[in-house]
Amino acid sequence: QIAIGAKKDEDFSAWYTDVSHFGVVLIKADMLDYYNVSGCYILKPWSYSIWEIIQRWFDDKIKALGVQNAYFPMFVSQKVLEREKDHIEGFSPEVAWVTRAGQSELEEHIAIRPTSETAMYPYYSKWIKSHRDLPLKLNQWNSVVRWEFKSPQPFIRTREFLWQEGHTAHLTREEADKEVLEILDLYRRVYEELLAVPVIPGVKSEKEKFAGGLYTTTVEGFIPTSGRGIQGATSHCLGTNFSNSNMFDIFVEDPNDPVGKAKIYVWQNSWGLSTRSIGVMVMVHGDDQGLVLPPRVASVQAVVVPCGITAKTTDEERKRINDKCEELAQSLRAADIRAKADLRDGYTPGWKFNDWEQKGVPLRLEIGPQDIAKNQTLTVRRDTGKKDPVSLEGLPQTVSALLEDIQKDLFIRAKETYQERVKAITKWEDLVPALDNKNVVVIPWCEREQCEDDIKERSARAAEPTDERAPSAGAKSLCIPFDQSKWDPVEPGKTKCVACGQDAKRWAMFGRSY
Ligand SMILES: O=C(C[C@H]1NCCC[C@H]1O)Cn1cnc2c(c1=O)CCCC2
Ligand SMILES: [Mg+2]
Repeated sequence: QIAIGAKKDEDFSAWYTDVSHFGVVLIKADMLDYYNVSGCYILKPWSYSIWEIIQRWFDDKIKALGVQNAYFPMFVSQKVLEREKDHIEGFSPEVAWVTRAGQSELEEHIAIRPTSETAMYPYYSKWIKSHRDLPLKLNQWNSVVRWEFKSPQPFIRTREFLWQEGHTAHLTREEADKEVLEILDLYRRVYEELLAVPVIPGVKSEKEKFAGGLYTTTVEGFIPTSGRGIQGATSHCLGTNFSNSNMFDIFVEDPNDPVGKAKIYVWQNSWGLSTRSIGVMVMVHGDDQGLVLPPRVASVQAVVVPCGITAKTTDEERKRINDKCEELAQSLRAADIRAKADLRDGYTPGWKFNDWEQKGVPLRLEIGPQDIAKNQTLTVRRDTGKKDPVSLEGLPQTVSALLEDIQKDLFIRAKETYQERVKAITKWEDLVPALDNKNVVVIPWCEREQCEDDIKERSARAAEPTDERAPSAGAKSLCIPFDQSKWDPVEPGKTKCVACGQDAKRWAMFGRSY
């Protein structure tokens, strides 16, 4: 096999990102091209089609929950953006500004939205007057700009990215709490059911939550090759932090107090999933041959390649084989399988095999004269390389079943790896070695922010002169998993925090991360 010029386990950054190698999985799979503004990338059809599949699935689901799509301007005025210091505090270096149009300076600088809370909520205040206007549930499919300074990585960390951002307003906390978890489970399903990527749902620590919110729930992914955790998507309850009278003043009259007209400030949620999810899928499933696409998000699920055609093959024989390939592809498409016959002239079957393997197409069907004679085709799985001759009788059903097996096996394999790499740690001295062995850890934790800072500091890999390995960042808290049942229960007042010895509250996941 013609490898892509970088081995995943040997040089992950070259495999995934490093433009100088150009042997990179994203280029070889024709997913993107680099762009002449740093931190920005062109999403070519091979990756954009993945986003479209995610979009279609998620959009259907939120519409079933009564969410409507809308569109707000990408420009946010300075006074509105900086309405509340602690919402914007710590973020402001990332905000990109429009300061000039043509030759004329703008009086007031205008921000490009880094997220849309402050663009939307003045209008939530204007539109929401009575409890009958609730719940208000709007979503945007758009792009946002964050001028990140950490090194950019395609899909994972880019200065502009596509996402959806949902913003809802509710009369009661109960209704808001319920929706936060409903959306989070849709995010879990996008990862696990579409992208075949396992994630761990949980709640963020006070330090890691969205500063302007009340609490943040998250689905946390894991990249085995780097041993780093990655935030997959977040669903926040904002409480009344954005609706209160100092902020956007979004209230209704208490329906149970028609006379007193007590003000009820609305309970808000906001939730987002971005094209980062595509990068996570590439990193989790890709191999040294390149991209490996889960069938659910593959724009081509099965590629039919004619074989046995040589320079000596007569024109009518070549036509007979090509027609058979096209006929098979059509029969698969008729059964809603995204199939394509690769009838390109001037390329050998081997070249075509390599090309579609680099693009991650889940299944290949090889058809030569002997196969036609035996009314069969040779199926080749991209995930395992397994080859099986199958009858052309009932081919659509056979291929559908194969694609479901591939989808399931990709997920199971990734889930088993993730589970192996989550180490339950009860002694501090075992923590850093576990991280150095490309694991994330779960520990009984006190949940104090000071302790979190200490863990980050104490778990950075020492940059000792003797330590030839690159220094690495310390562990951040990734989430407090909702499912605590996998580990010995924390006994209040008895179980101690692994890092500081104070009373532990729950098991928390920590890890080096993106
Ligand atoms: O964006 C959010 C919260 C929320 N925004 C809407 C979608 C869900 C969720 O991400 C947090 N956040 C992250 N990053 C930034 C900001 C910010 O509010 C504001 C300024 C620039 C950078
Ligand atoms: Mg950020």
